[in-house]
Amino acid sequence: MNIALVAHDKKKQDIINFSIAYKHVLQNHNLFATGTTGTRITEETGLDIHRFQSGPIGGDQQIGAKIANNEMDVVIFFRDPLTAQPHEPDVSALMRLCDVHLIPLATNLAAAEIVIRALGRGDFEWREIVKQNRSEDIDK
Ligand SMILES: O=C(CO)COP(=O)(O)O
Repeated sequence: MNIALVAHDKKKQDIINFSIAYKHVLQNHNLFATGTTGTRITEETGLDIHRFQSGPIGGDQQIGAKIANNEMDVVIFFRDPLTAQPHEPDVSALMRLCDVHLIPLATNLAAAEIVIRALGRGDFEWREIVKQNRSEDIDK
C-alpha cells in the first residue's frame, strides 16, 4: 500500500511518536510524506520515505495528485485545527480529493490508530481490486 504521512508543525511530535509505535506496520508499505514531516520521521525512525515538497510550497498538492491518479491508498494527516495555515486551500483540496476517490483519511491520532491497526490486519486489501479495475478501465 502507498501511505502518505503529513503533519502540521504542532503535530510533528505526535506523528513521530505514532511512526515509532507503528514502525513494524509502516515498514511493510511504501511511504510518502510532505517535506519536513518526512525528514523528521526518517531522522527519528530510520523509515524509508519518499519526500514531496514541504506542505506550504506544494507538498499537499503533490499528494493530491497521487490520489487523483489512484496512486495513494491511505492518508494519515495530523492536522492542527487551532492554527491558521497559509496554505489552507491546499489542505482542504487534499482532504476533498480523499473524499472524491474514497481514500481512507485519518486527520488525528485517534483515527490514525484505528486506520493503522486495520492496515496491519489487511483490511485495505480492497484497494488493490479498485486499482486493478481502474487500470483495466484506462486500458479500454
Ligand atoms: O504543511 C503541511 C501539511 O499541510 C506539512 O508540511 P511539512 O511536512 O513540510 O511541514
